[in-house]
Amino acid sequence: MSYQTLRTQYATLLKQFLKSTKEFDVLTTIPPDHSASETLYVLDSSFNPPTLAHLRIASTALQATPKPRPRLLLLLATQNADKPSKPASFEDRLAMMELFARDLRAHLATTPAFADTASSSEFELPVESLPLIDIGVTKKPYFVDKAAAIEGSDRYPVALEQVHLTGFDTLVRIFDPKYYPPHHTLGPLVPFLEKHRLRVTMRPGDAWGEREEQLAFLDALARGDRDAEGGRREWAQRIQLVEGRKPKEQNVSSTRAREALHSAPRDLDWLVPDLVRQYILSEEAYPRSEGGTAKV
Ligand SMILES: Nc1ncnc2c1ncn2[C@@H]1O[C@H](COP(=O)(O)OP(=O)(O)OP(=O)(O)O)[C@@H](O)[C@H]1O
Ligand SMILES: NC(=O)c1ccc[n+]([C@@H]2O[C@H](COP(=O)(O)O)[C@@H](O)[C@H]2O)c1
Repeated sequence: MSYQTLRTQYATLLKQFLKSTKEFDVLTTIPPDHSASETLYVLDSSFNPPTLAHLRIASTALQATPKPRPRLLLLLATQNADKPSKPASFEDRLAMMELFARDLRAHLATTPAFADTASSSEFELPVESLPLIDIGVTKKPYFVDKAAAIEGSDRYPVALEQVHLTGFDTLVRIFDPKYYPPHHTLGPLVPFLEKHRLRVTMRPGDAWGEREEQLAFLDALARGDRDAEGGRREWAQRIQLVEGRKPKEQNVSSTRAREALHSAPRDLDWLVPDLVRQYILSEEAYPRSEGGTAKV
């Protein structure tokens, strides 16, 4: 399928979704298969563009529980909690999400956890053990509402546990009462964390503190330091912190990939997966004039 066809297909599906009263929908499943899973991993992102950090976050989670066959939802919110949606269009991002899904499945097929599939090299066939990947959209910017919209849709069994895959910076924002008017407490997290989980990849660096500081976040929650804001100690059991980049590894982000596109395109090799790289190099999803370096 050409890039143009892929984009047009997503533009049409997105238009239908935005016109509907639905708060969440799945636009595509790769491969098109609807068998049941016990856990739904959810990677919510701006996918602007999808990076190798996103690939690592998703692949390590899926490899940790290869059986029964896990399912992954790549979720794009048409509204962000803080920022306007620029510069890549939503249809470009959805096209890149599909390419990312293919990159991810190709990567997983080479890993020991999914070795039986790797040996068949038929990872595009419906009958195999690689995870199913859904491309979904939601109108909701906050995690508590995204989770409820997924539960309330008829796309998955109601009881399905969701494991939201985030980075540490996003965990901090999920726990910021400023997002929960009118009372500005952590109360709205109660139904979310009673039923679902968070798998959080550490993101050491200036803005969010070093590894030890990030580990201390959960200790503080478990000790009751967030009780006064409506937090609950038992939530620490529902949140798993996992290692991120090693100290000597480069810091990968979508911002960095957008910058590299215009200033150092060879850096895209270690910033984004293959099919995504080919797409952004050929499709001008980030025109220089629109500020490819802008943080969006
Ligand atoms: N290098 C990384 N390490 C850990 N978590 C990451 C990393 N990159 C992205 N994430 C997490 O993936 C999720 C989606 O990321 P998002 O789309 O905001 O990417 P980003 O690279 O931070 O984007 P941008 O640079 O445009 O702000 C967020 O929860 C974010 O914390
Ligand atoms: N309290 C929350 O649930 C909360 C806070 C900030 C961002 N978000 C969401 O996290 C996702 C990632 O955000 P950024 O693209 O700004 O890193 C977006 O979908 C955004 O809307 C949720």
